[in-house]
Amino acid sequence: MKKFTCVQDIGDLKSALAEAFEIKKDRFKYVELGRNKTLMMIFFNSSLRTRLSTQKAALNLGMNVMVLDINQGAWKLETERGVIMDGDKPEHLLEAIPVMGCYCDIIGVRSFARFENRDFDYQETILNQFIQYSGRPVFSMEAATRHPLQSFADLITIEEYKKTVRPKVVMTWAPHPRPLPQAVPNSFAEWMNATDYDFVITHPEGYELAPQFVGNAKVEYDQMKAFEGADFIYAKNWAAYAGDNYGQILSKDREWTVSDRQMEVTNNAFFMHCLPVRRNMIVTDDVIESPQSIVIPEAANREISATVVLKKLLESL
Ligand SMILES: CCC[C@H](NC(C)=O)C(=O)O
Ligand SMILES: NC(=O)OP(=O)(O)O
Repeated sequence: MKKFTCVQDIGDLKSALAEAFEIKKDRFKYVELGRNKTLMMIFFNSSLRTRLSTQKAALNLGMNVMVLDINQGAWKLETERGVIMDGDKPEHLLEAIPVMGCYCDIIGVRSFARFENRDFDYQETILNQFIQYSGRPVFSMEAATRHPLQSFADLITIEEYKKTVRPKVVMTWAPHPRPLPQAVPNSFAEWMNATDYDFVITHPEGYELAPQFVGNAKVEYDQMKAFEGADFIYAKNWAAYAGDNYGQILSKDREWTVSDRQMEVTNNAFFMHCLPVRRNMIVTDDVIESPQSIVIPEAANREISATVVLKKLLESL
């Protein structure tokens, strides 16, 4: 595996899950694989889980780790080609990227959608510049349109907790005070569509995700109907994608906040969220604190998904 940006990059999902459960039994099994290899983690945006779990994964594999927060300490970077750099950005990404590549063996990048230009975001301009110019294997730590480390951990979690072979998995939109990227829902949909689960997406009209991510998922605008008989509820907010509304908040309707009212019509469903979560906007205190909430085991599996991904990238060096 030369890069990890989407579900296709990891290859056969059953094999990837087998590797995950093998590593979960002994996460230090491959501690020699990364000896004298260096991971560089580059953050254009904040992080808790990705920052900690990916560092831990690298340590599980015996790697050295460097972390760079681009907007704290490094030079402000120009990302647009052709710009006359007479402003407040002393360095261009097109020099900074190959320089960073000199100091490491593998690069992880976090660079969220900016909501200034849909094409710029959906062409994954920043992530692809790292892939093209760093000279190193690159993996996404949440980019503009996907969050594959999260989605892989989500799949591991569902496989651990499912009570039937083909569970009903429902991804529901929920309100949020800020316009959040579509990366997490896009990526979750992409991974769920790669399984044989019964996958449903529910959101208010106007919040349709890009068709290439919705795939064959059933889209249901009636949240209560979508929740009927569900085995897993995956809640997330996202800003509008379609048309002139790109990056906009169209609704803050707290009827969509996941509460006991909706959970009662499910098949005693497990509640999932990638975190960080805004309580009593996305989900009520009672639901996220209930025995059916598996958000902490879900977050713990981020170490496992990252260890498998780094292992596969190291094996291809
Ligand atoms: C700016 C907020 C970023 C947030 N990240 C996660 C992991 O939820 C999101 O993708 O919505
Ligand atoms: N779920 C997730 O990626 O969390 P962070 O943004 O805290 O890394």
